[in-house]
Amino acid sequence: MNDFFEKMIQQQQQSLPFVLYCKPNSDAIMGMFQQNDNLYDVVDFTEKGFVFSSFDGHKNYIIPEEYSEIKHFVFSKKEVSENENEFASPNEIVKTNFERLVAKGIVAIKENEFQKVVLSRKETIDLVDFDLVTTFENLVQLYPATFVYCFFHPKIGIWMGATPEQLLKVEDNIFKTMALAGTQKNTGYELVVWADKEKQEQQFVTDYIVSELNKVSKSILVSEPYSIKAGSIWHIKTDISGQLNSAENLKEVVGLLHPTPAVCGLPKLESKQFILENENYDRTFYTGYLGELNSSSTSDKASSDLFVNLRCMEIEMDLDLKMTKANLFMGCGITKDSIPEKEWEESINKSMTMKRGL
Ligand SMILES: C=C(O[C@H]1C=CC=C(C(=O)O)[C@@H]1O)C(=O)O
Repeated sequence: MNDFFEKMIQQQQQSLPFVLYCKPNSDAIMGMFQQNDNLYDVVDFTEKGFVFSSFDGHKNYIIPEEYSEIKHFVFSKKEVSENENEFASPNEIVKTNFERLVAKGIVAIKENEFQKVVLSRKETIDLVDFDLVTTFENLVQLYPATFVYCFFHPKIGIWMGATPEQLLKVEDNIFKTMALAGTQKNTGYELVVWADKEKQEQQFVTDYIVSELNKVSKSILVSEPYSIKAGSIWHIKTDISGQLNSAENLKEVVGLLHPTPAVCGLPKLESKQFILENENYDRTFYTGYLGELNSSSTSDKASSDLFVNLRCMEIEMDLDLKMTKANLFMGCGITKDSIPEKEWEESINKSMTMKRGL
C-alpha cells in the first residue's frame, strides 16, 4: 500500500479526522489529515478547509486547512472488479413502507401542499471483509465523472460516496452550478428519451436555482437540459453559471441554494417539513453538502467547490472497531405523476452505485 493510504489508515487508527476526495474527471486524490480531534464549526463561511454539512442545516463542520496536513496522490486508471456479493434484498415491509411514503407525498401534492418533494430511505447492509481503502479506490475507478470522497471524524463517523451533483463552485465572483434530477436506468443505449414526469421534476430544480441566484447575481447563463450518465443511471442536467454581485456572500448564496429541489422539494419550507415529519429516519449528512471551502490547496486563488452528498453511505463500526455495516441512502423526486412502485425501483437502482463499490 502506498504512503498516502497508509497515512489514512494511521489517522483513523489514531482517531484523527481526515478526508480523501477526488474531483470529477481528475486523476488526483486530495487528502486532508487533521492534526487534532476537535470538531470545528463553520461560522461565517470565511473559513478555509473541507466542509461537511447536514441536510437540516444544523450541523456545519469543517476540517480546517490550518490544522491539517494536506497531501495529494496521482493515481492511474485500472480495471476494478465490481462487487459480486449478493446483498440481501430489502424485504416486502421495507418496500411497502417506502411506497406508502411516496403515495402520501403524491396525495399532499394533489392537495396543493407543495409541487415536488424528494423522499428517501436508508438501507442497512452487512459488510463482509470490508476494506476502506479498497472501497474508496473502487468508487474512484468506477465513477470517474463524480466527486468521490471518504470522510472520517471520530465525533461523526465514516462517510463515503460518489456524487454526481455539484452544489456550487465559486472562484472570485464567478460561479457554476447545475440542476440535476430525473433518473432512468442505463440500458446500454446512448439515446435517452425522457417522460414528461422527469422533465418537469428537473425543470423545477432549474427554475428554483435560477430564481434564487438571480437575487445575488449580475448575470446568469443557463444551458439546455441534456442527459448525463452517473454510473449505471441517467439523469437530466442543466448547467448554470454566472457572476455574483460580490464574492463575499458565500454564506448567503449557499443558504439560497441548499437544499435545492433536487434533494428537498418545492416550495422549500413546506416540502422540508413534510420530509422531516414523514420519512421516519434522520438523514443526517445525506443530502447535505460537502467539499472545499475557500480552499487554496489546488490553485493560488481561494475557491469553493461544493457538492451535494448523494450516492453515499455511512460505515458503522462495532465495539471492536470492525466495520461491519453500511447505511446506504437513496431518494427519489416525487411529483403528481409519480408511481410509487417505479420510485421504489429507482431507489434500488440508486443503491447499486454504492453496492458495486463495496
Ligand atoms: C436524491 C437523490 O438524487 C437526486 C439527484 C438526481 C436525481 C434525482 C431523482 O431522479 O429523483 C434526485 O433528485 C439520490 O440519489 O438520493
